[in-house]
Amino acid sequence: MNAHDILNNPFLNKGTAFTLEERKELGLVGVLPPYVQTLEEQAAQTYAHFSKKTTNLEKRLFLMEIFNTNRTLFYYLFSQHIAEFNPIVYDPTVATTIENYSDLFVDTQYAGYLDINHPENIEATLKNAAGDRNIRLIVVTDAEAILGIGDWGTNGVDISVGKLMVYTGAAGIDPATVLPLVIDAGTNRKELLENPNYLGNRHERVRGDRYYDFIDQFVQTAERLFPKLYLHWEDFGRLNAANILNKYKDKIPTFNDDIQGTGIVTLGGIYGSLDISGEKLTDQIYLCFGGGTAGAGIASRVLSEMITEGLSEEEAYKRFFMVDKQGLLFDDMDDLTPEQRPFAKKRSDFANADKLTDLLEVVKTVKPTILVGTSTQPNTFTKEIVEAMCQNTERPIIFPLSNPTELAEASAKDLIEWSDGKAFVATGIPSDNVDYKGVSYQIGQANNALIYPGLGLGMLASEAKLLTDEMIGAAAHSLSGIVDSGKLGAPVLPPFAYVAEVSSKVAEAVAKKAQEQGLAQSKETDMAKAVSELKWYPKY
Ligand SMILES: NC(=O)c1ccc[n+]([C@@H]2O[C@H](COP(=O)([O-])OP(=O)(O)OC[C@H]3O[C@@H](n4cnc5c(N)ncnc54)[C@H](O)[C@@H]3O)[C@@H](O)[C@H]2O)c1
Ligand SMILES: O=C(O)C[C@H](O)C(=O)O
Ligand SMILES: [Mn+2]
Repeated sequence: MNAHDILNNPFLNKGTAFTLEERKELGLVGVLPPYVQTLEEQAAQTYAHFSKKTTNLEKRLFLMEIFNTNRTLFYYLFSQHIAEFNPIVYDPTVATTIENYSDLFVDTQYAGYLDINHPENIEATLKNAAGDRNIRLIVVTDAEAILGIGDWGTNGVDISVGKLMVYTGAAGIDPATVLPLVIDAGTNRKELLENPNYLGNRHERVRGDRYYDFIDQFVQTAERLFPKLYLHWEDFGRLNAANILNKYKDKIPTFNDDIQGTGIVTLGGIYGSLDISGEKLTDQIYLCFGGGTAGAGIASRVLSEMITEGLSEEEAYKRFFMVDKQGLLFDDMDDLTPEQRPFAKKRSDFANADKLTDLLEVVKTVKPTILVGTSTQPNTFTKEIVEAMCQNTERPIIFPLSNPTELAEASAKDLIEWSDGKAFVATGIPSDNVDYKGVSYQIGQANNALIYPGLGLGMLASEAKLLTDEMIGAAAHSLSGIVDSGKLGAPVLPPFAYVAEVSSKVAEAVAKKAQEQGLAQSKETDMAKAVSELKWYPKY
């Protein structure tokens, strides 16, 4: 390896922190400025440089330069400034970089690009992208439903890169063991197909057998090449996400973030609210607005929890209502997804059925105490709807979860004001505190990023064979007790600044549950130790 092979490798490069001895040993004499910096000095200098950038996009591009050249320095900075960097590295700014990925392209960031037209290249792609690294965690997307911004083809690779950055920043997953992937199955976005800079396949999305065969070949190959793999699916479309998860979840350690991750964090937020109000989960009425991948995933997690808490399945379903594009879902509709169908109601049970295409009318009719938005439809939780929620219960739970910022069903500030401080609010993107009538309300971020890093750490540390519903339940329960819920204006979920602590708790809870269920394959039997030993720290 010559000097520049080392300096150009972000896993090896320490830049100006290479000591004089290392410079001699590695053939770096004279190719770096003479002063040897410490990691702390590099971080202080880089942070000062970062602070001069004015827009979030510039900030992200600058941080990606650091990421591309020196992973240790990047993660040292990220862990020092986790709450500040999170919205820049990840959601919402990642949405801007995805939309502009092909136009802004400078570096592949060690990602792998799987091409639907070349299944024969799956193995080579995985091997080439992994190099000699021992891959334990893959985040893969086909970018059909990126956040709420839809189909972005090859550009969507940035969501895999971004999710993995959070895995390491939040839970200390060794960055050398991760692999971000995109499956380019085409795109239906005309604007991309017509953009001369677009770097993906220029055809419509491939569907049906050819698509599922490709997915299957990818799974088989990845499992063969990387025997201790945990496979994370991100932002697949509503047609495919649940199908893929259902096909593999009982066979390999795998996870769909939008379905399961969002389910965990939202249930955690609901429990956080009920801890404060002193109410029981089984007394709540749940309304899902936007019953897609995330909406149906969350609803089914909360439903399972009500059953665990003692309701029969039939009693539990009675407490759930789902609104999608058609309005309140009825079982006579022929365009329901398999995930929506169990939540659909009998039209004849509603005298005003024809009016139930309107969310306000639904809220007035079914009287929910919990309203969760995953609709991608901005500003749909109106003042009237919030006031109607307040008629149903003393402290309504209202979570507008659609991302990025422009797509949120409501802002935290409006929800607090319109409910006169009564609503428990958590949002998908980070929200500032809301000061209202002398109370400062801290707004929880119900984003799967709070829990998927810890869940992954627990899966990897325990070497769990599968990710079960019980392990997912354990993850949700482990979120309580971190914030002081007795304080006026307390958030219903731990603030993102606590994500390292949250990740350790979630990881231990998941690993212990895996062990209890006989699914842990790790030689280490003390799960707390397995978790803490697996953690990677950014240092030279
Ligand atoms: N906070 C989080 O952690 C988190 C996690 C996952 C998804 N999300 C957000 O949730 C949103 C949905 O994501 P998804 O992956 O489920 O997408 P999806 O496409 O699977 O689901 C969106 C659903 O909303 C429905 N919808 C569209 N217009 C509607 C309308 N006018 N009224 C009611 N429903 C309508 C669609 O038909 C679809 O069923 C996105 O904005 C995403 O960013 C947030
Ligand atoms: O990526 C996020 O911010 C959360 C979630 O997975 C989403 O799709 O919106
Ligand atoms: Mn997602």
